[in-house]
Amino acid sequence: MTLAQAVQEFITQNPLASILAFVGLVVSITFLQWGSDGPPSIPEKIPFVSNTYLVLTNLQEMARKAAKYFQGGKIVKYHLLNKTVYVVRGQQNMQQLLRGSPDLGSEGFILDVMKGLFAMTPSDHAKFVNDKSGRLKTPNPGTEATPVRYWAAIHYLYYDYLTAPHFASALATKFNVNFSAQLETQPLGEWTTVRIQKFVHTHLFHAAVVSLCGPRIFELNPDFTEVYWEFDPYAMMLCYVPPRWMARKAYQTRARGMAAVERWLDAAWERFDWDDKEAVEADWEPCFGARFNRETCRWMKDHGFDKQSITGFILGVIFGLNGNSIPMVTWSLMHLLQDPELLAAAREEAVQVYSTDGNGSRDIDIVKLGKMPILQAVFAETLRLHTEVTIAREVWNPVVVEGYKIPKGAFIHGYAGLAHYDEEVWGKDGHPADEFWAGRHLVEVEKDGKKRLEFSSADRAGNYFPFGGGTGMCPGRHFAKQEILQTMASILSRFDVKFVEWVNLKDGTKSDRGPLNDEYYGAPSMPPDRDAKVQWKRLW
Ligand code: HEM
Repeated sequence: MTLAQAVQEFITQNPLASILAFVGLVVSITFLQWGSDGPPSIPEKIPFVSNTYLVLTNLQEMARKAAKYFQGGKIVKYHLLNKTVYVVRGQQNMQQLLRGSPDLGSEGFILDVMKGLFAMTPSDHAKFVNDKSGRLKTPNPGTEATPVRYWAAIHYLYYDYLTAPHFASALATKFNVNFSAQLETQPLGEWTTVRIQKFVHTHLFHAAVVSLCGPRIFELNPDFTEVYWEFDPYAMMLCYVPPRWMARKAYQTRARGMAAVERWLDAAWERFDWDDKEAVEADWEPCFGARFNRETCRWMKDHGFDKQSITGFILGVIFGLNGNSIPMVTWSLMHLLQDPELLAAAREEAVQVYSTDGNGSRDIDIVKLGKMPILQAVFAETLRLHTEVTIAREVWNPVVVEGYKIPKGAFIHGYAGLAHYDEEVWGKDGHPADEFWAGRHLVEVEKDGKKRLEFSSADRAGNYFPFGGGTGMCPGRHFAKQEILQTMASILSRFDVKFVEWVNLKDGTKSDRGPLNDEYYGAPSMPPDRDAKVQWKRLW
C-alpha cells in the first residue's frame, strides 16, 4: 500500500479525526507566518475555517463581512486555507491591482484554477509552476532562456483566437445562426408560456456550446445540458482547490463533465483531417468547433499534455462561456421585463439592428448593435449588480499598501462586491447603488440641435471590473458582450413578451418574492435565485 493509499483509507475510516487533523495543520502552518502587526483582521467563529468556508460558498457575503472590519481604512486581512489574504478597497488600490506590477503575480490563482477546475495532472501543472517567464511577449527579466514559455503560449492562444476582433466576431456570427435556430423551435404567432431562466439554460446553452465545440458534443452526450448544469454551481469553488471532504459533490460533477468532454475530444481527434488545409484554416468546423478549441487542443497535445489536462481545460472554457453569460442574459431580460418604459426603448433599438433582404430573411447588424446606448446600458448595469469577481494577486516581492508592508507569498484580493456597490461611486440622482438603473450609464448629448442619449463608461477605472483586469482579463469579454446583446435584441425584436409572475426554480410554483443574486453560487456571475414566468408570441 502506498502512503497516499494509506492516507486515503484513514480518511475514509476516520472522517472526523481527519477534519480535526486538517484544521490543526492549517492552524499550525498559518500561525508560523502570522504576526500580530498589520491591518485589522476579519474575525471568525471557528478560527482558520469559517472565513475559508464563506469564501468557498458565498463570496458576496465575505465582501460584506470584510466591509464591516475596515475600521475606516482600506485594508483588512484574513486566512484562506493556508494563505494570508489582504483585502483592499478604494479606487486607487484597485487600479494598482488591476494595472499589475512586477511585484504582483496573477498566476498564483490561475495555478489553483488549473489544479482544481481543469484537473490538470501534476506533471502538466508543473510545466506552468516552473515557467517564471510570464504571459507577455517579452519574458520576465532573467528568464530569457526558458525553453518553453507555457504561460505566454496560453495567453496568446486566448488572445489570437478568442479575444481578437476577427475570432470574437466569427464566434458571434456562428452564435447568431445557432440561437436563431433555437428561437425557431418556438411556435410562430401563438402565445405560449415559458420560464426565462429555464429557456436560456436549454436553448442559449445549446447555441453557445455548438458555436464553441460543434454539435457532436450533444450527439455523443444527449444529457450534456443536465451534466453541465449540475457541475456549474461548483466550478468556482473548485478554483480554490478545496479538500475533497469539503467538496465531494464538486469533484463528482467535475468527473461527469470531464467524461462527457473526453468522448467529444476522442471523436474530434479521430474524425478531423489535419491534411485538409481548408478545415485547418477554418474559423469553425464540426469536429472541434471554433478555431480556438482546435488550436488549443493541438498545442496542448504537441507539448505533451495528458488527455486529462486537455479535457479539463476545455470543460473550464465551457464554464467560462456559459457560467457567466447565461446568468447575465437571464438577469438583463428580467430587469427589462420589470420596466415597461425601458423595455419599449430597448425594443425600439433591437428592431433597428435587423435588416430584411426583400425575401423575408432578416440579418442582424452586429456593429450597429454594439453601438445601441440603451442595450449597452442594460448590459453594463446587469454586470455591475450581478458579478462577484475577485481580483487575486500573489505578492512576489514585499509591497507597501496603505502603509502596511505585505510580505512575499501573501495574497492581495479586491472584491467587485465592494467596488460595484460603493454608494459614493454609484449612488446617483436618488438611485442607490444596489438598485438596477440603466440611466447610470447614459448621458444626454446635443448634436445638430437634437438631444439624444449616449452610452457612457466614464468614472469606471478601479470601480467596475466584471471581466477582471490586467493581463489575465477575461479573454471571452468581446464575444460575451456580443452574445448578450444579440440575445436581448433577438428576443425583443422577435417576440411579444408579457411578464406573468416570479416562480421558484425547483418546481415552477409561484414565489412570494422576486429574484435575488444566488450568492451561494460562487462567481464571477451570480444567477437569479428565482425564475420569471412569461407569456410570449413569436412574430417572425
Ligand atoms: C458576462 C460574461 C463573462 C464574465 C462576467 C466573465 C468574467 C471573467 C473573469 C472575471 C475572469 C477572470 C479574470 C482575471 O483573473 O482577472 C474570466 C476569465 C476567463 N474567461 Fe470570462 N467572463 C465572461 C464570459 C466569458 C466567455 C463568453 C468566455 C469564452 C468564450 C470566457 C472565457 C474565459 C476564460 C477562458 C478565462 C480564463 C482566463 C485565464 O486563465 O487567464 N469568459 N472571465
